[in-house]
Amino acid sequence: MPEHTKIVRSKLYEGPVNLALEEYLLRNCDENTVILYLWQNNKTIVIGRHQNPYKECDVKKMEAEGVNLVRRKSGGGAVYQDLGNLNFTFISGRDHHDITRQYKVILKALESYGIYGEISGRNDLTVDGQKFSGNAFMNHKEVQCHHGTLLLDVDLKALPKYLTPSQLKIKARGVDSVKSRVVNLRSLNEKITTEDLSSKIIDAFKEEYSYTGEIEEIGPENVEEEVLGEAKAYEEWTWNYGKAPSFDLTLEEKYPWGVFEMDLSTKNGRIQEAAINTDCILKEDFIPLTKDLVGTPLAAKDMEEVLQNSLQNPEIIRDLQSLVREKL
Ligand SMILES: Nc1ncnc2c1ncn2[C@@H]1O[C@H](COP(=O)(O)OC(=O)CCCC[C@@H]2CCSS2)[C@@H](O)[C@H]1O
Repeated sequence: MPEHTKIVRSKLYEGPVNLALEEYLLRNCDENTVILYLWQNNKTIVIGRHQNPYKECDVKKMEAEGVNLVRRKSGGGAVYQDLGNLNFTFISGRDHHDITRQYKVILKALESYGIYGEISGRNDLTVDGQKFSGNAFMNHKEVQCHHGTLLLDVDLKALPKYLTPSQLKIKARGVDSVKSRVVNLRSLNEKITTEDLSSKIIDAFKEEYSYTGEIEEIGPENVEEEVLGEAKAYEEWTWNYGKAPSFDLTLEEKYPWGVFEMDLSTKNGRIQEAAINTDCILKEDFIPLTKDLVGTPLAAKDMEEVLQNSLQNPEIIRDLQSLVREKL
């Protein structure tokens, strides 16, 4: 038995803050402790550590429709979450990490609704072959972290809508998500709500780990400054987009002044090389642009500035600025 157990429930709903809180718990957990942490995010796609956001999701549509993007530190694929999704995390010291036991807590909680889930080969929990939970793992020194999602009442239409590549011609490396047939637990038992399931998971955890203590609720009034500071790192463009493995993409469009095609190779979210092909009939020199783009972050606002400074013709500048705004 571990010497210490702890239960933390977040009443904050921003992905970056919740991931920062998870990381804080992980860093400060000693080897004799097991922590259960429950949390929910407002509309967010959480991508895996080694994923390319442009390849996994429609970043433009997400931006336009208020869906956040955040990169986590564990591996695996991209998942969509809204308040119909509940996340659970088990943080455990070296000798107490036991995935089967951790899954057992979740499955036991579901049994009280007459739902008999199964552990599938690839880090999923399923019922009748349909996935309701995706799981991923990471560690900090000797402390292990196992976290998973639970689809209760998520807007399932949002999955194909946002978990689909951006409208970019892109050749990318990195980890691909594995699309599954998914199911909302609510469709199996209408009594299941995130609050009710949270308390069932807490009961199952208490029983499994013989815990009798309190539940620590973290909200805006008591969240540590350190966590809010760390959350900033999860909001950075350089982390969420910039950490994408190297990839190449092509931006192309037909204009009254000619066909424009620009090939970009990127590394750490910045342009490493740019090549332009065009049969432009207007007077313009594109060579300075290919040089000035090197080192620029692959983000519309940075590229718009470079276009403004490197090109002469206002019509071309305007067209290409809207091209990058539209595509990136
Ligand atoms: N919320 C949610 N829950 C379960 N499955 C999902 C979800 N959203 C999408 N999907 C399905 O899973 C695949 C991706 O599966 P894949 O196996 O590639 O990735 C995962 O499962 C990653 C799980 C990460 C868990 C973390 C825990 C705390 S924050 S995120 C996707 O294409 C959809 O078909």
